[in-house]
Amino acid sequence: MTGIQEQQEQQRCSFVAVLGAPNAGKSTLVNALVGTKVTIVSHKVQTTRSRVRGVCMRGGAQIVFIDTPGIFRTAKRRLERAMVSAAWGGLADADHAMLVVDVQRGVSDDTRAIIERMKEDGQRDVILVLNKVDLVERSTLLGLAASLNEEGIFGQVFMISALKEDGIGALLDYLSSHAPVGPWMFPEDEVSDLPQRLLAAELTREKVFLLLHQELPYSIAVHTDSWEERSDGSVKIQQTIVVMRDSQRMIVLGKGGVKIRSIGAAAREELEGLLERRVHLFLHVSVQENWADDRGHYGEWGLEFDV
Ligand SMILES: Nc1nc2c(ncn2[C@@H]2O[C@H](COP(=O)(O)OP(=O)(O)OP(=O)(O)O)[C@@H](O)[C@H]2O)c(=O)[nH]1
Repeated sequence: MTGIQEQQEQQRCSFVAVLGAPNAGKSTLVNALVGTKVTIVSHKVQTTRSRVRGVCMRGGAQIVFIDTPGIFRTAKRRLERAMVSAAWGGLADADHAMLVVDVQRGVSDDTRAIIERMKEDGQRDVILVLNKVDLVERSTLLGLAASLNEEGIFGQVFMISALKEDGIGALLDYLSSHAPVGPWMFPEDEVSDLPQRLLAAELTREKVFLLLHQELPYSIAVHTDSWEERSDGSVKIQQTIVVMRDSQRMIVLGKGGVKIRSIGAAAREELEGLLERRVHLFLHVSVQENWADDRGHYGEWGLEFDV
């Protein structure tokens, strides 16, 4: 056996689908598990778009978190339907399904819908993550755990506070010790890069929303096109902001480029704080009509188009 084969034999890799109602705390949880801010956390629901949200190494296992979009009960728009479909697609591909429940809200209609769907799918070994334990009394928590246990689909229950990073270690240990043997999806040295690229794109998207929220609908996307480490310790990042119409492009640019400069400055400042080094951020705005109906983008984000 060659050294490489031997190494691959020993590799373990687990795909973990993170499901839960909007605002259950999925993004906060993935951030806590991975150890970096990789997804936007906001009070607005339905902020999650990409599928692979974070990757971490633990006890020799690579754990790939698929941070599913919020499950919408009434998905009318095509993009929303695709997001719902992606959520279930992620579940089918995963080694483990993890259902995050906000214990303060209890079993909402969204959570109920997910549980019923999991039952229909014949899911048995779902990991139940009772989140936001910092917000409720112990008796409420135990009552909820007992009633959810009766659903008969949960193999493990973890009680955590993603925000306070309570109980995260135990959950990671469980995932790592139950990771099946298989090759890592990402080279070890890229594992740390991937969340950064996603993070950089999400940060810019967040700034666009913050600065232009009244003027722009939900129809923008941001891609990190290149990431170049420079010898002086700084990093050069190039990104494309994709909009659907030329009028939106003008809004993002602003008069004389004033808006795009503010967006870039705000994103760069936060990135520099997070990465602890100088960042050269180059933003490009591209019009791609009907990107929400464009198969290419769906593929890039891991969303299924045919829904
Ligand atoms: N008190 C408390 N708040 C939490 C905890 N986990 C998450 N939150 C808060 O709950 C809100 C929603 O968290 P997110 O992580 O954005 O939820 P999400 O499930 O990813 O939401 P979508 O992406 O919209 O589906 C945020 O304001 C978080 O700060 C927790 O353990 N305790």
